[in-house]
Parts: sequence; C-alpha cells; structure tokens
Amino acid sequence: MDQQDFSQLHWLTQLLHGIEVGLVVIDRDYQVQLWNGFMENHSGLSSKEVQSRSLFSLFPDLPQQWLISKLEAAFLMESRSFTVWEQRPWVFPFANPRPVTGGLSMMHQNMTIQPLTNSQGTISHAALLIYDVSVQAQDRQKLSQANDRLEQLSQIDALTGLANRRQWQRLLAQEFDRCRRYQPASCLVVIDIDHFKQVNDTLGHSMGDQVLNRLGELLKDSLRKTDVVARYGGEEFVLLLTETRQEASIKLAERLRQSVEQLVFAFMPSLKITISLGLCPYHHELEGTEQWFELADQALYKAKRQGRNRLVCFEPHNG
Ligand SMILES: Nc1nc2c(ncn2[C@@H]2O[C@H](COP(=O)(O)OP(=O)(O)OP(=O)(O)O)[C@@H](O)[C@H]2O)c(=O)[nH]1
Repeated sequence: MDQQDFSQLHWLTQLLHGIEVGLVVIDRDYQVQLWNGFMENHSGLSSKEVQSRSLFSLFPDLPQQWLISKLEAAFLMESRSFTVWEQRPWVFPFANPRPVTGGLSMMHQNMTIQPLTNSQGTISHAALLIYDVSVQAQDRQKLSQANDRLEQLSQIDALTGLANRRQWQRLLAQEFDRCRRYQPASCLVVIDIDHFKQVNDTLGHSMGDQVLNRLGELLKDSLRKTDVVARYGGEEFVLLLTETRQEASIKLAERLRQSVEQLVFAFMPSLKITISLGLCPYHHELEGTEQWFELADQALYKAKRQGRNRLVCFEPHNG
C-alpha cells in the first residue's frame, strides 16, 4: 500500500466514524467487527467494549429472530435489504436525541443490510447501516394525529358536540344492515323542539344556541352508550335506540319528553321548552334507511299536528 492509498484509507476511516449514520459490521456469528462513532454515541458503548462480542448478547432487546432472518436472507441472496420504521419503529433501542422537540422518546430507524465479501470473494460479513429518521416519523405522527382530529371533527356537530348528520347517516346505515341480518329490535326517534322560532325571536339566536346545547346534553346523558344521538340539523335531533323494543323505546321517549318539559335553564330559569317526537321501530318491510327516517318523520309531524309536546309512534302494519 503506497502513501496515497494509506492516506485515503485513513480519511475513509475518519469519515465512517464521523458520519451521522450508524455503521456496524458483523461476522457470520453476529459478532461485532466494526462499530462507528454514531453507534458509540447512541449506545454508550465504545468500539473496544463491543469488539468481537455477539450483537445479541450486547443488546438482549434486539428483535433477534427477525434480525437473524433478515441477515441470513441477505447472506443467502447476496443482496442488500432495506427495512423502514413503519414496519418496525427501531432496531437498536436508542433514545431519541431530540425528545423535547421531537416528541418521540425512542430514536426511529431505517436500516440497510449490506452483505460484504472477503478478499476471496465470498460473503463473510454484513454491514448494518442505521439511519435516524425520528424527525420524519414525528412529522408523520403529527400529520396522522391532525388527520384523525379532522376526521373526528368532520363527524361532530360544532354546537352540541353530538354526532352530525353525516355521521348519523353512516351509523344509521350500519344499524339498518345489522337489523336486516340479525333481526334485533331497534327504534329510530326524530325529535323537534316546539315553537323554537319563538325562542330565537324573543331571546336571540345565541340563547337559542344555548337551548340546543343543553338539550343535546340532556339527550346524551339520558341514553345508553350503545345508542346513537345526533343533531340532524337546526332544532331537530335523532336517536337510534339499539336493541330496544318498541314498548321500551316508547317509555324512554316519553320519559325524555317529560324531562325536557321539566328542564330548567340556568341562564333563564323562567324559560320552558317542549319537544315533539316521532318513533319508528325497525321492521322488515322497510326498504332502506331513507324510508325508516321518513316514517319516523311522518310520526313527528303527526305529533305536531295533534298539538305538540307529545310522542307519536308509527305502526308498521296499520300506518
Ligand atoms: N339558535 C339557533 N336556531 C336555529 C338553529 N338552527 C335552526 N334554528 C332555528 O329553529 C327555528 C325552527 O323554526 P320552525 O321550523 O318554524 O319550527 P318551530 O318554530 O320550532 O315550530 P314547530 O316545529 O312547528 O313547533 C328557526 O327559527 C331556525 O332559525 C341553530 O343552530 N341555532
């Protein structure tokens, strides 16, 4: 080796020790032969300490079976392989060097396995290249959290925090399919505040909003977790009472009507409101969710015509 070659080798060694990528060379027994500065810094183990020791005895937390199968495949196929953090967040259990700004406590890693040949041309070692991708992982996590939040918001009515009409339609379709298949008893109830226009006209729109909000709370608190309550729009609310037969649903709806009648609004104790309700149980003649809703809505309008503050139940067989 001449002086020029020697200098180049010296520089290369320095570069490999200084790069911001982990570099580990192991032999066929998984014993460490090279351990660069990145690995020293993040593991706390010096190159001397790990020299000729098995990776798996140094790091009992390594995913041994998985890593061995990757290494053996690379040895056998004589080709590079690549794994990304989405498959397995990290290989080496290193702390994230930027936990405060990054948010992730562990360093997320991509890894390349590169088989290495000896001077006779046979594969005798493998290099593991470890890339710190915590920043990308964190960005992805934030984006996915923001998407989840948006998805949640797109299903919620901003004023009452109840499911909105879009979400209602999705849940109603689900329940309809379930009823069709398993024939359980479920009832759909449409609720409308009586003379709500007067509330708005006399007290103002923002008081009207508070009334809607309070009614939403009352409905939510009065039902089971498995039931669905949604704001259908304006001053109209809808309920889906799952696994509840007609008689029990009528009792529940009637109780709701009475609770609303007795509802006291902290911001205006003299204010009284009432609701009208239309109820339609699931039955097999129903063609789809639109008809189910339509029949409950027709019952609601009957309740309005009959003088409001009452419940009318649609009877499937005698209209
Ligand atoms: N404050 C408030 N009012 C709303 C909202 N959405 C709809 N409304 C009002 O609800 C009222 C509904 O009035 P109408 O459809 O005439 O019905 P009503 O006065 O309740 O009379 P009946 O239903 O026949 O008993 C209208 O004044 C709408 O402006 C809302 O988000 N906030």
